[in-house]
Amino acid sequence: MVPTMVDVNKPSSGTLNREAFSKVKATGATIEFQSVRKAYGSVTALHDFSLTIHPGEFLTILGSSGSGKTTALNALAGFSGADSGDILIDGKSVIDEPPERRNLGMVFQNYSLFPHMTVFDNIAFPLRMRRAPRREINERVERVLEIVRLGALAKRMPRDLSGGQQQRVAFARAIVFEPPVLLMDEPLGALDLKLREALQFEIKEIQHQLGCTVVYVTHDQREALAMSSRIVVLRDGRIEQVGTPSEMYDAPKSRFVADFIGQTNLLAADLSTAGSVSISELGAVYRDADSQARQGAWYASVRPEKLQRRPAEGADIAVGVTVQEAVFLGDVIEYSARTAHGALIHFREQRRDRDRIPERGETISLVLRPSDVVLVPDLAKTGR
Ligand SMILES: Nc1ncnc2c1ncn2[C@@H]1O[C@H](COP(=O)(O)OP(=O)(O)OP(=O)(O)O)[C@@H](O)[C@H]1O
Repeated sequence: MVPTMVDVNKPSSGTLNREAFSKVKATGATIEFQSVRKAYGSVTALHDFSLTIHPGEFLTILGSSGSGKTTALNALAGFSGADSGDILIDGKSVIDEPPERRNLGMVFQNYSLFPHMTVFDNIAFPLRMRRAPRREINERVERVLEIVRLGALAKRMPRDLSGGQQQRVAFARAIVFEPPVLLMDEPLGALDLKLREALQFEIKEIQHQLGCTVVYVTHDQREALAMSSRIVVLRDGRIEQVGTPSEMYDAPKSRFVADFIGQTNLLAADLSTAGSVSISELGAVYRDADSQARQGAWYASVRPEKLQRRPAEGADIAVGVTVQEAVFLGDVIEYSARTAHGALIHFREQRRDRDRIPERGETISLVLRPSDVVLVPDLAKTGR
């Protein structure tokens, strides 16, 4: 059947059918990783990984290539064992259960649809594996097809679908048996930016409506910020920090997290004088009573939007800079500039009507609140 009412090729027409959700519900499970360790020969991919994920949470494992994200997800899915430690789902150890007995929905980057099966049969597959009665299969598949608005394509083969449509079929197949946990490993990695953004919204909506617990893997920090209730940053197989997106952005606990999540200016900070912080590259010294308890190598993390052109007030730090580059992005202008002390810094401002954009070589004065400076240790240098 050729679709006439809905143009399923356009991302915008993939908007979910909200009414269809009322008939599909999954109660999210609690997941506990307890000191999970996994090595491949001499490479320890996961060190002592402990984490509790709450029911209905959207938990993202974020890290660069090789940090251990897929290893953690595969241990939960049951695709690769753990060398030690335990994994509990709703309080029950699943470490010795094969993948099919863990009752998890899964979506991967390469869609992994069965090429010789229609869209309908692909989605029906998990139900057939569970020996669901034919009537129930038909009802459930139709319901999830309604949710992802692909009903018109039920009889197509995967090769006749666009990438975005294939990924919607993969979602439909993952949620059709109403799993308490949905695992996703870079599910949007193969799609272009616009489609990624549309599907990010859809995945969030599906998760919110269904109530299942999601464990999501990505190396894209923007995607992690946009989608997650909490983010775990992995680095070389260890948890660097766990927190909500705003905690990770506003209060990074290490130089690595400050740098990895969002953009920032990282400047060496000298805390050797009790009660004060000196950032020589900004020519700044300010009082900070907490600074004396800190040892080792510290950095000041200054987000680009915290450096502002406005009159200084009270304890504001004044920073004179020479503009190097101004990049016009429509609503926002991003600048790179050199401080009088030689550091290249970045700042960003919202553009108001008719604002004149400072030119290259122009000297301007910026201000910064001491409370907007986040001091972060270099864990690699101070030891963990
Ligand atoms: N089957 C394997 N054999 C040997 N080493 C492996 C194997 N699988 C993973 N590793 C190693 O374990 C470490 C973690 O790999 P993992 O795939 O978990 O990382 P990742 O964060 O998912 O990376 P990516 O984003 O590139 O997929 C890497 O150093 C990787 O080379």
